[in-house]
Amino acid sequence: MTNCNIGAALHESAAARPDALALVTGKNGQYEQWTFRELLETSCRYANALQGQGVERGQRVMFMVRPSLDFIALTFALFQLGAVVILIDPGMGYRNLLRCIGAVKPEALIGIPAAQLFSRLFPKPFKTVRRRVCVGPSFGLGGSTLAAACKRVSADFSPAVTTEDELAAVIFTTGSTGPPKGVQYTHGIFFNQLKLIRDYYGIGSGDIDQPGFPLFGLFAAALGAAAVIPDMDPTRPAQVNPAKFVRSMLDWQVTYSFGSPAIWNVVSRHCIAAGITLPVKKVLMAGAPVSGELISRVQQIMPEGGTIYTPYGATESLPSVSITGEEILRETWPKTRIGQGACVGRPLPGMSVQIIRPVNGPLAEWSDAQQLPVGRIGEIVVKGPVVTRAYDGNEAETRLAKVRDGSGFWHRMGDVGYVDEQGRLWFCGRKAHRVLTAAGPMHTICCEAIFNEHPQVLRSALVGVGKAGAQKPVLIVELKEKVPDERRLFNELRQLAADNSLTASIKTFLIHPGFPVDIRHNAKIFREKLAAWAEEQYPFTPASR
Ligand SMILES: Nc1ncnc2c1ncn2[C@@H]1O[C@H](COP(=O)(O)OP(=O)(O)OP(=O)(O)O)[C@@H](O)[C@H]1O
Repeated sequence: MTNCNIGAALHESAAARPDALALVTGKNGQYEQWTFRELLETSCRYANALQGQGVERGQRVMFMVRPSLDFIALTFALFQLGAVVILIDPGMGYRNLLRCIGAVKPEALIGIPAAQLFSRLFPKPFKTVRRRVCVGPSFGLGGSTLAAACKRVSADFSPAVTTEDELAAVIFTTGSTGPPKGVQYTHGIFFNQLKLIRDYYGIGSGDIDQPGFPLFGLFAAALGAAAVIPDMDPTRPAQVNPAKFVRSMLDWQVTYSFGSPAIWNVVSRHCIAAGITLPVKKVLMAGAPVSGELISRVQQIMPEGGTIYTPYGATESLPSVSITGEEILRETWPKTRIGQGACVGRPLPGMSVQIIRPVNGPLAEWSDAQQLPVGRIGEIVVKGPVVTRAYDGNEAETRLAKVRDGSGFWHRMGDVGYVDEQGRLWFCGRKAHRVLTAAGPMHTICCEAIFNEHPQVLRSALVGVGKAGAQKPVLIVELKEKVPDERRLFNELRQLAADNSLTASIKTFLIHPGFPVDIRHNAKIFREKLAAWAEEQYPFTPASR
């Protein structure tokens, strides 16, 4: 039997190609690099050191370390031990951060000095912590340092033989429709994700990854690919310094990269202006709809034969559905532009997608769900080997999101969309973002597309004001640059609305100076915040009405 512990995958990568490049970090062209043998030895040393500090199988470990050698080696050390790694985006804001930490009841804290200090300043959610290991100088705050714990430990470690259902990690959702939720990742889920990424996207040994999301650096090592950690703040992808991002890609001849569309927006503009073609053969972008315009820009900076993918999924189920940029440009983007939604492609092998009639409360059994035919918009549900079973310590959210089906279950994505006659899924927006008018629901992605066609509009957001079921739609635009004549713009937007049956009922338009977006991707529009902002604008000015 193979050990499905993701920590065992690093042993396999090191056994297959011990001297191959595994990891690169660095700044401004000054790099440090490690082979698979070195990465494995570091990870095993850390596993022994952590064990010496009392970290053990099943223990919940709050892990707060920036993307680096230590991030990768320690995460693998924890997987090898069979401990449960708690991963939280530090940029999610204090209140959410403290709430999420308290909810997972961490028993150990492994973190950089800033994280240890944070836990002393806000001790309440950390009250369950019994062990601390400081990654860096501890200044008396963080228990033992990792360096001290590593003295005289062996570089051999046998990874725990874990079962498929054994908890490996808790990873938080982005929190774009409410507080972030902790998703339980079992070793089996990671194992199946690796298999899908390897087989479907053809990623493996010999590849060089530059991960835009830190977690994907782990997948690279487990797949036998090298990871080049970009010199960027992962909590601010839209602020990536494109020159640095591009430099390491060129220096290491990176072959694939998975990141938010916000990164690729900045990087593609930079490369086009500088006349740079990147070596990447595969670019994966996800987290929010990707425009045809961005796809063609990224295509321009890739070599002949390169492929863009825009996988669709969620923290609870990744990847679920996929399409290439080529198919989007050739076939689906013209339909997106006229309000038919964003095509996200076909289910990956082993994954199933269904559309059901939207329901507000829980759906206990699959027989309670009403499946909708081809072309009808409803709730998107998915089933398959990468779909997670539960939220951590949150039975109520689990009940709302999972539907039992025999021995399996479906996950409700919290999105709305439809399946076309070719079996492709079209994303029409978040379920919670639907504008519920007296005449029926209006879908954000479909309606906004009509206004995104306006040459002065950077992006738009449809929100509802008033009570659900009697909401009034309000269309908010963010402009590429300030316009001299707002009245004229409003007239043009009104005309666009009137010309399309989807949007004819929209009578109110507002200009917002800069949309609030999520911290992980900097691409998901926080429509809840915009809806509250729109409410505050009452009574609307005559120009916007
Ligand atoms: N390729 C894609 N195209 C369009 N939207 C996408 C794509 N990939 C992901 N998404 C959106 O991202 C969502 C998943 O995001 P994630 O798991 O990061 O957290 P979240 O759902 O935003 O957070 P929360 O559940 O806390 O509100 C999907 O449900 C979908 O709305």
